[in-house]
Amino acid sequence: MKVFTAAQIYKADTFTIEKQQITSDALMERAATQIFNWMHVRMQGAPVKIHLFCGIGNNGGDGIALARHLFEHGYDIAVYVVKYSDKRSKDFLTNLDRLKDRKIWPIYMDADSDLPEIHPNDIIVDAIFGIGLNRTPDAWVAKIIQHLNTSKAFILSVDIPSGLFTDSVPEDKEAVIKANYVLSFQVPKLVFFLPETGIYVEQWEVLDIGLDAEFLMNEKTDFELISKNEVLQFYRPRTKYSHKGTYGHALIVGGSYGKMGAVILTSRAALKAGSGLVTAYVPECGYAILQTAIPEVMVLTNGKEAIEAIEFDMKPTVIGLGIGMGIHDKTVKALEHFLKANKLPLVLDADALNILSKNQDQMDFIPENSILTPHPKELERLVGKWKDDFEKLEKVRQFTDKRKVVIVVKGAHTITFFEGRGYINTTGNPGMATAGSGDALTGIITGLIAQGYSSLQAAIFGVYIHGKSGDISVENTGYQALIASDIIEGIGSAFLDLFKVPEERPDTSEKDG
Ligand SMILES: NC(=O)C1=CN([C@@H]2O[C@H](COP(=O)(O)OP(=O)(O)OC[C@H]3O[C@@H](n4cnc5c(N)ncnc54)[C@H](OP(=O)(O)O)[C@@H]3O)[C@@H](O)[C@H]2O)[C@@H](O)CC1
Ligand SMILES: [K+]
Repeated sequence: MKVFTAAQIYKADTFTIEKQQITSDALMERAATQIFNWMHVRMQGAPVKIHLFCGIGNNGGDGIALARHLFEHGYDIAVYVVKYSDKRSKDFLTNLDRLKDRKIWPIYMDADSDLPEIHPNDIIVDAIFGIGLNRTPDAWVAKIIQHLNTSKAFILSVDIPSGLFTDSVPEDKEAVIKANYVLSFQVPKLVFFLPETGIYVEQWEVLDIGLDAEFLMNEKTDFELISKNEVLQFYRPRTKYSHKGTYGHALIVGGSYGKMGAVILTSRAALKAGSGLVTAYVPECGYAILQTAIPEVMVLTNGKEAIEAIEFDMKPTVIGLGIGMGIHDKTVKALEHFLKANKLPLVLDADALNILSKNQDQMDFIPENSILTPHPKELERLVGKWKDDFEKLEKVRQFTDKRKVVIVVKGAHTITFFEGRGYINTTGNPGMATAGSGDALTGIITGLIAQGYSSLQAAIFGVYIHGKSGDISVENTGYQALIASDIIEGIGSAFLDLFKVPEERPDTSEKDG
């Protein structure tokens, strides 16, 4: 699913109105009706107080139109108009008149108004600002927002939490609604998925308001959301007359005294992801450990307690490099020497990234289409410090463009970057913030490349499978007890899940995993 900017959404809006020969009011009515239906299905007429806080633009107009539907179905509502500007939109005014026709009189709020009492069991509909927000809300509006945030009532935001910009981070962190649920029109917004702004969105769902399908399909976007549908498109089935050689040979280079477990995790994950053969390349102290831990994996050694040279007499399909490798001087030299001679695409992780960050001149030797999988600290060393999430994404985009590599920016929503585009993952959970989770990911991605997936596909698919496996495993362990080995054990279930028929849903909208 594509992720549009605010400008693109306005473009889709205009295009749709022209092509479908409808009024903007009709589109607003669709939006309000969709939200009403969503609420009505869940509330079934329950006598819960619903406070609707509406702005004076089209987001407010959605709220006002929704109030009419709720009223007509007997819901107990209170409507507030937050008058932050005199420039009321046409469709807002039309809907306000319709409300007044039904003898519903909103409470107008300005800088001097008292804050209304809200009970924790009430429901708040937040329709103050939508994607039209273009500056920080005034202090008195921020006060209302804080009042709603501290009310403990369930907050349902229309389109986007009020105070959250669509394409940048908020300056005043207190002037943003913390939504329990966001019903977003047609497309999710990038800010839902970034660490600094995702905190305002507990759950989200997209509502289809019938924006022109052709426009949505043809419009190019900088970001795409990756769910099952997207990864299924490039899944490579196995064929009857294939053999283990068909599925490649992954070489996993890493390990040092005390960090051999990382290589076990990565090698195992590469096998579980389907690599035909896996060889681990470790220092001698890891030989018995590896051979005992995973009988399916072959082992090559170099150096005693750390790798001193990376040379081998075999032809791997792909090399995963850096896990648990350490940054011993001899290892640094070995990596430099190896990079200068190597032509194979690499999956670079952990200490390989740390070494490269310190020796930027060696970056020139990273082959095109290699994959880098840094965690936040490693990423900072790689691309430099950033002031906010948007600058981070820009720096990563520039780095991937310049080096022609794939970068996997790990996080709650891992984003894979390649050729100027970001692919946002939707699987995974907080239990996966655990030792060795990244080693497992490196193994999965390496294992997929071994089988012939392109670097970009392997990164996107690998991140998806890794997260899905974590989601399946956490059902049995809970967040705290989930460990990297559980994630690896779950890889098989994650693959099987790709082909499960989705459960029937009451609506057709997409949900956050
Ligand atoms: N996607 C779609 O196709 C559909 C979208 N729909 C809905 O429309 C929503 C977008 O509506 P919108 O363009 O009227 O903007 P909205 O967010 O209501 O803001 C209103 C105005 O406030 C102003 N303003 C900005 N910041 C400010 C500040 N800090 N303090 C004070 N004022 C500030 C600014 O005007 P300005 O003063 O800059 O001229 C802005 O124009 C969208 O989120 C969705 O809910 C649906 O109806 C149907 C189809
Ligand atoms: K809103």
